[in-house]
This record gives sequence, structure tokens and C-alpha cells, in this order.
Amino acid sequence: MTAGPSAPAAENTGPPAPEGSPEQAVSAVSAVPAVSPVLDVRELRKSYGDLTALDGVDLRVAAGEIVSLLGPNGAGKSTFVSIVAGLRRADSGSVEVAGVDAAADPGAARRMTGLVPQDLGVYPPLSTRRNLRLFGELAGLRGRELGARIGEVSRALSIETLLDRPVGELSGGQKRRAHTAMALLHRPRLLLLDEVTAGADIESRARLLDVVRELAADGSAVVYSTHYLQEVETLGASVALLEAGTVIARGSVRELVAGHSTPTVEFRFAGPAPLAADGRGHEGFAERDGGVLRVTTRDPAATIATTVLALGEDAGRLRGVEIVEPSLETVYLALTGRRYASGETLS
Ligand SMILES: Nc1ncnc2c1ncn2[C@@H]1O[C@H](COP(=O)(O)OP(=O)(O)OP(=O)(O)O)[C@@H](O)[C@H]1O
Repeated sequence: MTAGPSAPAAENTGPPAPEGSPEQAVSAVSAVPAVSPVLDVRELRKSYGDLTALDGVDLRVAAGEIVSLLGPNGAGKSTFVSIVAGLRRADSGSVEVAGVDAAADPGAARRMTGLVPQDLGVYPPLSTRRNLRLFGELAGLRGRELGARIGEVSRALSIETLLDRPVGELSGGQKRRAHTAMALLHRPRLLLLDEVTAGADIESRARLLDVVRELAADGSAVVYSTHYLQEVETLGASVALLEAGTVIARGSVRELVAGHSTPTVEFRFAGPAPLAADGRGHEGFAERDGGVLRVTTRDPAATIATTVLALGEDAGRLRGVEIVEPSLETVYLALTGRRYASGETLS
């Protein structure tokens, strides 16, 4: 895939389908902005053969709003982003960018959209500057204005020293910054970023997040797909949680946490956690994850007491018990049944 408003159509092979399906209760928090949204997506559907990637996705994003698109691998985030960017065609549903129907006038919708896709699509033999010029021209920028914008985005993303190097020689993080610069050249009203900080170092990540915040502060609407939950807080973003092609929750972090404010108790064991046998009196949803038994409960104290009592000989392997207060992470866990794989990456 390539960035920019006139990127060519492309289909890529995506990751495997998500395992299982959530059984937890799902509550969708409506977050319809009062003013006309910059992005207005309704009932978007997309299948790849028998596989339903998007199953009726609605999403509205206001000017100045950053929406974090969260969800496990295969949830449909990239499919959603690439359809909104005009790289893929939906089976049905509608996409409007600043009131322009993307199906009726794809060119106009693309001109208002900036995309930083997951698979980078720059022209490797050309210098960063040449790539920026190309994408700028595709977006309708010319002459002095284009030169000035290249200067601005290069400063914003700290890529001035990379301008005369072939993009193909840049590191992964440098490429992402260069790519983001290309998507920002024409000051898009809608910016789509698909896992843009994946593999970026701390400095690149901070720089990228700063730029995204600044763009939103200037009035752009931003859709920011990520696996890093802490970025949601850093960006001051609201959340759209996608699972198996459906938005299962939408709202601010505060709204989501308030709506799913059930604490979790984590029991840590030496060796595998014992089976959370239903007969052990847990109240709420219990699951095992390696050496951790995790129980979502409204009464943590009672859960600790009944669970420890029920452990039998496994009690000797118990190494710690922790009450985890509700957070975006626990909301994610409650809604998807999945957890972080490494402390920050969602599995
Ligand atoms: N070109 C394609 N052909 C067939 N199936 C596809 C294609 N692209 C994506 N898929 C499937 O569609 C589903 C959604 O994929 P998508 O890449 O949109 O998910 P995602 O949420 O972006 O995942 P990740 O977090 O891993 O990037 C997956 O099951 C994936 O295997």
C-alpha cells in the first residue's frame, strides 16, 4: 500500500482470523458528536470470500477528535482503514469525508484524507525529499507552497537530515516518520494512521504522537489504529473497540471504564495456574493465562477468600494475589476476553 491521497488500490494478505469469540456482555457507548463529523461511516461491510472482515461498522469522528481503533489481530482495523482511505472497496455501507460521499466522489474524499498504512509504500530508490515532492504533487501542492510544507513536516517529524537519503536505506522507524510526513503534507482533514508506531523507538514514537496531537488540535479528525493502550491516554483519544468486524464499544476512556467497572483479581502461581473450576465459587468471569488465574468480580475480597480456600494442594504454589482496578486494559479484557501479551501489546 502507499500513502497519500492518490494511493493505488491494493489488497494484502492479512493476519489469521481471531481465535474464538467473546462471550462477555457487550455494551456500546454512543459517542455521536454534536456537530457534523469529518468522518461518517455507516454500516460498512466487507468479506474476503467466506471470511467476514467488517460486519456493519459505524464510526463517526469529529473535527479535532482522535479515535483509537483498538482490537485484536484480525479484528478488521486495517480493512476498515484501507476502505476509508479508498484503497479497498466495501461490499456495502457508506463513507463520507467532510460531507463528501467517498463512493460518489472518491477523488475529493481522498484529497481530504491522509493515510499512513501498516505496509509502507514509499518509492525506495528515491530520496525522502523526492518522495515528499511526489506525494505532495499527488495531493495538488505545487511550487513554493510544496517546498514550504516539506520544510514544515520535515521539522515536525525530525527528518531534515534524512531528506537527501534514499528512503530504501532508512531504518524502519525513520521510514515511518518519513511516511507520516508524506501523509501530512496537504494538511488532511482526515488522517488515518495504521499502527504507525509499531517498531518505532521511544523518540520516534514520542515525535509521532506529538504530531498527531498537534494535527488534531488544528482541527483534523484522526483515526489511529494501535496495539499500544498507553498511547490512547497519551493522545487523549476516544476509543472504538473492534472485534470480529464489529464495533463492540465506543466512547471516551472514562466512559468505557465507568461502564465496565468490575475489578479483577489476579492469582499468580509457580507453574501453570490451576483450572478455574466453576465449582470453586468464583463470582464472575474466570480465565487462566499461563501462571495467572484471573477472576473478574464485583467482590474481590470474597473472591480471594473462596478461591484460596478452594485451591487445595495448589495453594502451595500460590505466589501472589493482586486486585487490579478497572482501566482501559481491564475493559479490553472484559470485552474481548483477550489480554496483553507482553505488558503492552494486545494479543
Ligand atoms: N486480502 C485479504 N484476503 C483475505 N483475507 C484478508 C485479507 N486482508 C485481511 N484479511 C482477513 O480479514 C480479517 C481482518 O484483517 P485486518 O488486517 O483488517 O485485521 P486487523 O485488525 O488490522 O489485524 P492486525 O491487528 O493483525 O493488523 C482477518 O481475518 C484477515 O485474515
